Amino acid sequence: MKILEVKNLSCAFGGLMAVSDLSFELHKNEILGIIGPNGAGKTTVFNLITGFYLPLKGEIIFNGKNIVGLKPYQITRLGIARTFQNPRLFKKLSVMENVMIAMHKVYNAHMLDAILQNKRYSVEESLQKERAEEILEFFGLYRRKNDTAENLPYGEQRKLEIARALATNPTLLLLDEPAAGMNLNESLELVDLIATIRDKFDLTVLLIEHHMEVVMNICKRIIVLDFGMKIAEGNPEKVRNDPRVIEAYLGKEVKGVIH
Ligand SMILES: Nc1ncnc2c1ncn2[C@@H]1O[C@H](COP(=O)(O)OP(=O)(O)OP(=O)(O)O)[C@@H](O)[C@H]1O
Repeated sequence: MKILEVKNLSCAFGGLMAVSDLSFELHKNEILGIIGPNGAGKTTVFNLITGFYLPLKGEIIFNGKNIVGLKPYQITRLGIARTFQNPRLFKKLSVMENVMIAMHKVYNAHMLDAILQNKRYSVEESLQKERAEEILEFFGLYRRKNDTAENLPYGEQRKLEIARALATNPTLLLLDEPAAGMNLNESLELVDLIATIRDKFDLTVLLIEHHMEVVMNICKRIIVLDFGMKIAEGNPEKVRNDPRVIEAYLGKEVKGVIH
């Protein structure tokens, strides 16, 4: 079943085509990888899907509805969550507060309930707290729930970033280089975690990643971008041996990274 369909998507900055006539599909519970050299347009695709950027042309169909033109908060409420290349945490707040704030993006109680602190508000608040604790437990961060986010080791900050995205109750999760800055062992541990959250939370995942071990391990299908265009698509083996992909990478400093 198709959950996301990107059709002929283009986005330009001045004269630069950051994304050019891009089409791809994402099926329910799939983990699809997006790779490509620096500046290939990967993050721009995320910014387009999540409503941070408006495309020049094209459609983004999520669960049968074209979401182009919707605001980021509306897209979050439809069930798309994302992480950023550099974790965007509230560094001075606690781990728990970070997750609770993310939950308020999809809050059901009205502002008035919050001001009045009425029953609906307190029921909602305690349900959210329970769910936040469950998510933190799952990420091994429960014991850290009262720590300030900036005091977490880097790998745990990255996990908290994913936990915050999950707190909005998504069906589609966009992960932008979740293993950036991690060593190989940490990256492989993250691969397991991503596969587990996909199963536990019934998610579909779109994953941008520079660590080839991560992508090749976890994604059955990968699309490759170069200069905003899709130059290859297929399983890891096919992509790894595609001459256009090899050439795209050989031109850059990441020589040999795909093998
Ligand atoms: N807001 C913006 N204004 C101007 N140019 C932009 C903007 N966002 C992205 N670009 C340009 O669009 C191109 C694609 O950038 P993008 O960040 O999507 O690439 P990327 O594949 O995610 O790269 P990286 O792997 O380095 O993160 C780059 O040339 C970038 O400089």
